[in-house]
Amino acid sequence: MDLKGKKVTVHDMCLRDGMHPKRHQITVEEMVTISKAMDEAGVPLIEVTHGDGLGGTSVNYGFPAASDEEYLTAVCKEMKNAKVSALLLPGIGTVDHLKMAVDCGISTIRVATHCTEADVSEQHITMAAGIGGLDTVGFLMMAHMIEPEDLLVQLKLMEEYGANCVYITDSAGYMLPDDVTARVALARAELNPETEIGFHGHHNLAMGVANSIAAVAAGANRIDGSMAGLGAGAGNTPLEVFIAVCDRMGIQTGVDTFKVMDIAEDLIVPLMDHMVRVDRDALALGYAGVYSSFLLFAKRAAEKYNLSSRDILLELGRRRTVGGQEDMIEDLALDMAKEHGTI
Ligand SMILES: C[C@H](O)CC(=O)C(=O)O
Ligand SMILES: [Mn+2]
Repeated sequence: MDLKGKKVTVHDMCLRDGMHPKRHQITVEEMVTISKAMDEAGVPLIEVTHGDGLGGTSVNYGFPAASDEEYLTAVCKEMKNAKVSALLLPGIGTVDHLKMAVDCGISTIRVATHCTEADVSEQHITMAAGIGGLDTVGFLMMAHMIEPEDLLVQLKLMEEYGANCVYITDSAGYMLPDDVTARVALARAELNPETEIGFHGHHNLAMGVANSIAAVAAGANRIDGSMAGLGAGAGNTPLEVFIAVCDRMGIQTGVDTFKVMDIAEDLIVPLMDHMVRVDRDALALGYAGVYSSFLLFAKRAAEKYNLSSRDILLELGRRRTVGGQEDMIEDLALDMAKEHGTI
């Protein structure tokens, strides 16, 4: 595979997706220290918000250490070259959150929906695209759940609303490289040539780097990852590893490989409350195609009702649950506990 000379924009997720394994408790000071180090290493784009995006602060999704406004204000003003993005899930985040994030200094907004529900992004994408100079991205989650042709229809909707970049998001870390190739290659062939294509991976089957390279080979030019993989489930594509592989392959990221290795090792690993790795439950997420953010919810429910967290995750996969159904996890555990006589 000759990808020499190809340019890829990497986008770091540890200060947003990494909020999930941290139960949204990364402090403003930690965000500033880490984002300054990434800026210095040449990381071009850094995402900052509650793990579930703008407005995620709630009983359902968890209360963070600081507000999105505090995080964004503190990080944006320290950046010399790096740009800051925010994630927004319509229904959780509102247009007022979007305006607030723009006022704080973000340059990218990523509007995320389940892969079959691009139509709910219309208002937010249209509004964002109307704000001069705002990089507007559509982000389709759980993209393994539908066929490439059906995903294309949804990606086209986001493009029509005004997104200048659209993402294929493997929220469950379920995809294998051929799944990524099929989706990205079809999107690249059918979307407007000027529309950028991104891939967001999770490492639950340890495929994050291989899948991201497959995405680049098929035509993606933005790749998400996070330092030391800090992210939901077994984490995101470990960005320092992806950057080292790109170096070896001659793919240009503009990022200093040794500096990101140091950030991962010296700043991110010590920040972890538990090792973010492919443990039994994270592997079950990838194996069964379950939303990675469900991991800690399932572990908590398993402990409360004396069940196996893997059994809960496998059942969530059988029921084809999707992001936003976090409150079903406890209901399901309660039913399972009654059935198994553990309560
Ligand atoms: C809100 C989710 O954490 C978004 C995401 O990163 C994914 O679907 O993956
Ligand atoms: Mn994610």
